[in-house]
Amino acid sequence: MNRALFSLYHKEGCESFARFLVDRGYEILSTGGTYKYLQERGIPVSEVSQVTGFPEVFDGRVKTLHPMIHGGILFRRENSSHQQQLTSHKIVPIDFVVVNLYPFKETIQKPNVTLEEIIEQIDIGGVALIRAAAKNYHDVCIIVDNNDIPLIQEEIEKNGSVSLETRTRLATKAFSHTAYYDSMISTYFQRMTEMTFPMEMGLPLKKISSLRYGENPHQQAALYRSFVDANISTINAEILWGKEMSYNNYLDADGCLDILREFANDKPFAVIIKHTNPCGAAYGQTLQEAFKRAKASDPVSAFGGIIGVNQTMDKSTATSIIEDFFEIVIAPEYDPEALDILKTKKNLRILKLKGSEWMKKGLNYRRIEGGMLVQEWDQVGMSQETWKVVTRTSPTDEQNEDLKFAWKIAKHVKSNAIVYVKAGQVIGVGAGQMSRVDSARIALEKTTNVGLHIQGAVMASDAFFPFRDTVDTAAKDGIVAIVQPGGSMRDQESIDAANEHGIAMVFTGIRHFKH
Ligand SMILES: NC(=O)c1ncn([C@@H]2O[C@H](COP(=O)(O)O)[C@@H](O)[C@H]2O)c1NC=O
Repeated sequence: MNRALFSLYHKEGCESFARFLVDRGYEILSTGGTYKYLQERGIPVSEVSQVTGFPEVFDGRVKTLHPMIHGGILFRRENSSHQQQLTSHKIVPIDFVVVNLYPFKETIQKPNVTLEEIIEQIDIGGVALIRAAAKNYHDVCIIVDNNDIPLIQEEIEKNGSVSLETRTRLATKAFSHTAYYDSMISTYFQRMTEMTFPMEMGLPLKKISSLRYGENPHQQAALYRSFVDANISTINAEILWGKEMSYNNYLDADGCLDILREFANDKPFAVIIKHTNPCGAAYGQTLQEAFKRAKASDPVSAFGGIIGVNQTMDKSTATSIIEDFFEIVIAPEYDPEALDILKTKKNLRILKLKGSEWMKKGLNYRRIEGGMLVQEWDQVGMSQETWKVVTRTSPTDEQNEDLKFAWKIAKHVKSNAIVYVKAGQVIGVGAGQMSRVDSARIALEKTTNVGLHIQGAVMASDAFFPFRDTVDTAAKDGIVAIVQPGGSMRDQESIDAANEHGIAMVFTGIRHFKH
């Protein structure tokens, strides 16, 4: 007789599949709760403890962990010695295993949950059942996802059994499932014990959706969620309107959020992102003014960009936004009227931030072929406490404000990064150049192209100047103050240059390379 073991945390609806199997001559075995559930619904079912001759003990910590169960799953059907042992130990074969696990993920997300409750939701026996059945997929069918049931039923109806091909696919899925489950637990424990770079690790990744394509149309792509953090992130953002987000949209939106993090709880601020770099950013008296000034930073590049604002999107800002084509708008909140205005653009994706915590969680993982680079997020360095004026001239209060602003933006520009800021508005960005001098030149060109005047502006450089040439050029162009990390062997040359030109220079002591 064929036998199926049902052990389910979420039991709803399992009776129809159990009934299907019973009608085809299967015997059903179940753990305590599932047994009760099926019995109450009139399904003939035997309790696991009847098979093991041993009761469930320790509040269910041990239910199925028994040779009568695991032997019935794991013995090799074509092996005569296994068959003999099976008979002599009166072990009954189990051909189907249907399991869903204790809800560890849902438990850690509960408010005020205790560690004790969390630990009790680490499933042991269910995971062992899944792995045993998946290991013996040649003869056993493992089901961890209800979505697979229709196909299995179809195969049984048609052929009287489930094909090896399907069993192999189900085993693959089962191993991924237990790996995901265990990575969730190990990540939780790493966070709890503050173990940042463990010797071994698994990343819990759950697919959220397929994406139309990757960076380019010939690349397939999907979106995965890494952990259950509820802090502010693109993954957690609510998509209120617009077309499906693309792979590049997610990357750009993430870049946009990184900048918004620096300006949370600040004056009205807007930023426009293109290809993960800011092409415009500005403060304003109002959000509308901030947006208009951000667009004026580089109106040509802003076209088709991603807009981020740090305050509730209002009607007037929305009215200005829809004058041009943008891909995405990101805001912490939307006035209903503003939302209606933005929705007149049918392709504009509207993202509302969710959560209250801006700090990034966990570690930053970067895939390289054959491995992964892992580092902490770059979440330091914005405090002016570490800043040191190294020139005879000190920045004025206004210049200091601009330096702070420029430094926050430069941190999020691809290296080599040079940013020019004047009166709380980015007026030039040089991004991702192989030479810092080229970045400075490009930033200047941007400034001149859009008719903004560099005279009186400040400059930020994400890393130190190896030579004095950038300082010389900047001063000649009209830059009045510079912020940079310092740390070059030739720092003194740059300081001398700044002093000769009578401009102010500040060392932050912290570098913000972004590769
Ligand atoms: N301890 C065991 O031997 C054991 N065997 C199966 N389970 C889990 O127990 C749950 C079902 O239990 P019940 O049918 O009693 O409600 C399933 O989520 C299953 O994954 C177990 N529980 C946790 O490890």
